[in-house]
Amino acid sequence: MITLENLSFEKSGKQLVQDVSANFEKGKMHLILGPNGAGKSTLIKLISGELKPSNGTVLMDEKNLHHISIKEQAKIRAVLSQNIELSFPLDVSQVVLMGRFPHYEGSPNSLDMRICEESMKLFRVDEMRDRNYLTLSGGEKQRVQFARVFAQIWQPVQGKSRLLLLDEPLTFLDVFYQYDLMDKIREFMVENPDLTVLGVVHDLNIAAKYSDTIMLLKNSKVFAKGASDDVLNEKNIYEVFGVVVENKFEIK
Ligand SMILES: Nc1ncnc2c1ncn2[C@@H]1O[C@H](COP(=O)(O)OP(=O)(O)OP(=O)(O)O)[C@@H](O)[C@H]1O
Repeated sequence: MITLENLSFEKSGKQLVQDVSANFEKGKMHLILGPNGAGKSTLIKLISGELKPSNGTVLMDEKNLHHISIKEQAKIRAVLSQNIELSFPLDVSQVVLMGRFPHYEGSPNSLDMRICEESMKLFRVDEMRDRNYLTLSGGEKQRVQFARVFAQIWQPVQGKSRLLLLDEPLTFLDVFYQYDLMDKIREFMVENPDLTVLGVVHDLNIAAKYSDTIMLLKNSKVFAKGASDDVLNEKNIYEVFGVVVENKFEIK
């Protein structure tokens, strides 16, 4: 679904992403891990088109991302970035409706409204629909953002596959919601097999439990990539993060 060919990004003479190549298969959850400053967010921004690579190419369904209009991209690809701040007071339902903007001209139709309702219910924010978004807690805001991005990619688009890009989506969430959200993404993927999820996480247990593949980034380069079980081993974790992992604990 997403192919990266020798992707590099340089800023102020510094290589933030160096020569990254990968193939992220459709319908799978691909998680990117690495230490602070390794280049994970920069890589997500290159894949979302927010940044233009200094070298290399991002292919989406074999088409160069930069040959797909922003409007077309927005119908099939949603991005949940770190620290989304709004500086104006919107109700929760209006924030979620922003996810439907790429799908309508003028005003939303009944389908757009129904999708927002369902997405708000899925992420348990429907009861706060009339609350001012700015007054929500960090975790509540994050769940509203989940409802917004899922509203954006809620339905299949004929002849195309959908992509969800997540940059540290679990920040601010308590442990219940971290696992709840990951379960929900997984359940949604079962019913929507054309959806590919590509995300950055920091929690090794979450990564081991939910990912199909892992990419480990270190010093702006790929250190290891492949099936989760192969990549998330003690040796790689030690070499990338400098910590010794003895026991994995799992929350069921
Ligand atoms: N616009 C910029 N100009 C200069 N340096 C930048 C810029 N954006 C990011 N960097 C630097 O590039 C490196 C990679 O940043 P990036 O945000 O991709 O890291 P990350 O792996 O996502 O880190 P974290 O886990 O801390 O979020 C960091 O050292 C960062 O300070």
